[in-house]
Amino acid sequence: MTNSSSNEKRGWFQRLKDGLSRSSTKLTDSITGIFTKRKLDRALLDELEEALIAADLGPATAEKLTKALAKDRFDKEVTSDEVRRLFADEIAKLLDPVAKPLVITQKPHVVLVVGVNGSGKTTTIGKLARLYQGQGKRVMLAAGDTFRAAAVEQLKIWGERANVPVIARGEGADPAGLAFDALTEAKASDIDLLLIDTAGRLQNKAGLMEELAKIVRVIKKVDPSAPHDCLLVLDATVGQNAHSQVDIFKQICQVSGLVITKLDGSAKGGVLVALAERFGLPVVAIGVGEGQDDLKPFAAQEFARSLMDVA
Ligand SMILES: Nc1nc2c(ncn2[C@@H]2O[C@H](COP(=O)(O)OP(=O)(O)OP(=O)(O)O)[C@@H](O)[C@H]2O)c(=O)[nH]1
Repeated sequence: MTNSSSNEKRGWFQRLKDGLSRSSTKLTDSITGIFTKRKLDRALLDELEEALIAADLGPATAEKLTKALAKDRFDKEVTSDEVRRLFADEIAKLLDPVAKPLVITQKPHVVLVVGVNGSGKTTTIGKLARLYQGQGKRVMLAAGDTFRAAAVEQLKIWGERANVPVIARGEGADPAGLAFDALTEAKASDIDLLLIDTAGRLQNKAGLMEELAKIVRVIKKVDPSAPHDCLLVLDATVGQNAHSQVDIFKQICQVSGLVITKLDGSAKGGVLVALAERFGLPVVAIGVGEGQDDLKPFAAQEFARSLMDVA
């Protein structure tokens, strides 16, 4: 590893730690609040399990983690630092199979980006554009959330920032027609990655389902294998509500991966672990801020260590 890339890695790890500090403080405070050094008995395990559930890791994960701890250390003296370290290791093991960055397999690789309004879809698309453009890929954006003029404008701004083309039409335009044009244009312009923004009006689930199905149908006319990914963007601050959003969007489209945003503004970062445990869907990337570089491919160990605040 070169010096600059190791610096960059350290820099990002620090940003991830800072971003996750609200979640990790909640967790570590509750763990150290229970004890500093104590014999590991049933009562302590129950308290730890409760602390994990309160930090949004979910009952199934909480049970798994405390079982792993009991297997090794039951009836022995443990310190809270040891417990956090062991939890971090177990969480990393659990997250490892779902840590899968977006892989570009086609040219153009077509990604439909879905999620409820305000979850961070547009911002995520802008950040992904920057990330892949930085890796030398040719990226194009399609402003498919034609329901809101502001969403189109916002995507244009992100496109300008990342210096990538944005295919957009006016408010109320047909998103499927727009997606068709965007893919046709992407093919003609030798684009590697086409990211399509979509509306997120869950209030009208049937309408949204129809709209997304139509986009898929229409882009298949240009490339029968498209879309190659359907990323669901989830806002971590909604906590447990993220579970029902996954349930609903899985009915609406073939979700192939998750992006979890706003981990910096939330004490509910543990929900990512619960989602991984429950759905097993790939976690493609995480967002820990509003800036263009605040999105990174998801790495299990870094996340687990940051969440448990262990070095
Ligand atoms: N703190 C923080 N804010 C974020 C992050 N990602 C997105 N945001 C903010 O969340 C707000 C909503 O993001 P958008 O990208 O507009 O969300 P959207 O899903 O496209 O919403 P609509 O355009 O309403 O469909 C914006 O103010 C973003 O700056 C993140 O990782 N951290």
